[in-house]
Amino acid sequence: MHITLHKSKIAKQSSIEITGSKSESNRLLLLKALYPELTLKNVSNSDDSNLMTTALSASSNLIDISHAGTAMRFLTAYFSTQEGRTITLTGSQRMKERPVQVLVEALRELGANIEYLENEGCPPLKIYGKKLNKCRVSLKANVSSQYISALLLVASKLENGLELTLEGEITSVPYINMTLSLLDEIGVEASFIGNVITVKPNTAKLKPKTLVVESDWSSASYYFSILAISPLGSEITLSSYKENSLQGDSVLVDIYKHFGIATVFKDNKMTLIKESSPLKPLAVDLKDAPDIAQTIAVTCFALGIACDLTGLHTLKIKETDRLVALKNEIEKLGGKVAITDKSLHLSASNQINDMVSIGTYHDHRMAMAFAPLALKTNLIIEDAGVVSKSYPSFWEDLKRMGFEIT
Ligand SMILES: O=C(O)C1=C[C@@H](OP(=O)(O)O)[C@@H](O)[C@H](O)C1
Ligand SMILES: C=C(OP(=O)(O)O)C(=O)O
Repeated sequence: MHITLHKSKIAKQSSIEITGSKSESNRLLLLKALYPELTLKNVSNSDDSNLMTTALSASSNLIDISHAGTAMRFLTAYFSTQEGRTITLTGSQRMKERPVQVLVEALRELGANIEYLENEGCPPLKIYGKKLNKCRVSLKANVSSQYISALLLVASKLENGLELTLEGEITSVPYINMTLSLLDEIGVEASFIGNVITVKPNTAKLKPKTLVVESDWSSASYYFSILAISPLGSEITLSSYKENSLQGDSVLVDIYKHFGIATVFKDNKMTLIKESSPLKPLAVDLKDAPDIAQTIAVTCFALGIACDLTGLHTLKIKETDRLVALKNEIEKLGGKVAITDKSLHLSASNQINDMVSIGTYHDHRMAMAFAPLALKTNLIIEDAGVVSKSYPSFWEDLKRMGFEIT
């Protein structure tokens, strides 16, 4: 389904409710499968979290995880440890191109029995669940932090826990810290010292605990972008967010100060306020927050500001090659973009072409990142339903705040 976003103005004040973080939800859903004593609230309503829930309770031996990268990686570790179960874990065409070799090799080192069913290094996988008898492993840490989180999530159920040595530069560190914080919250002991992470085994039942998932900061990024392009004095209130978040994308608060956005936290909500319009070029390293790269690039394009985004080496193996996708679509709109395999440079320009049809490449973040441009021009978003991967009510929420969408 293609949709047209007509050039729109937003209400001066709006309130939006986004459900829980997809990253936190997918971790906690797995932990709840290991520790049923946990109760979860404000779980993400995203396709990726729904797929995770379904997979964890499936009785079938064939599990299709579609486009959900975290679910694929986390479930590979989970099913490797489920003694006596044999599972085929597959996904979308793109998922079959997203590498899992670093994780599979680490699990095999620990004793897992996993086979590649099509191409070496990628899903689909056949996993013969068994007791993993080793507790020490090293793995490359610069490809995806999801491999590390996957191992940490099952670690406390291994007989002797886990000692994980991270080799090389560590990418997306806040996501690893999020995993460790959630383990800590439920009472599993772990430490991260230098490049070694240790998780203690836990055979005891946990104390029953209710965890309320904080809402999703990556989804909030589109409102930071909308406001950066909106008139002075505009405000958007988002619930339920905390100033001290476990989510690395909360760095948005600092980054969007650059565009004149102030963020005020009160009563579990945050209000974004457009206070000024500084139009200076932006340079930012996003190795800790890769999912907001598309949002920021489009904000800069909309404002006619140049930007240098670095630390983007993981973007090539996400839902699509996001560097190429960004370059293609911004250039259709009249912008000038140069990319390497880990950075993006956008030149300053004042031109935005009208009625361009934006390709979304099966990538929810392509659709959502380009939507704020409707405050400047008419545009078409192709295959707009892709947003359900992380934020199913995105288009309804934009309509509620004044976007004209047909
Ligand atoms: O652990 C997680 O929940 C995630 C980690 C990041 O992936 P990488 O570590 O592969 O960059 C991020 O891009 C992804 O959307 C979610
Ligand atoms: C990269 C993402 O997700 P995943 O890797 O879980 O598919 C994302 O949501 O931007």
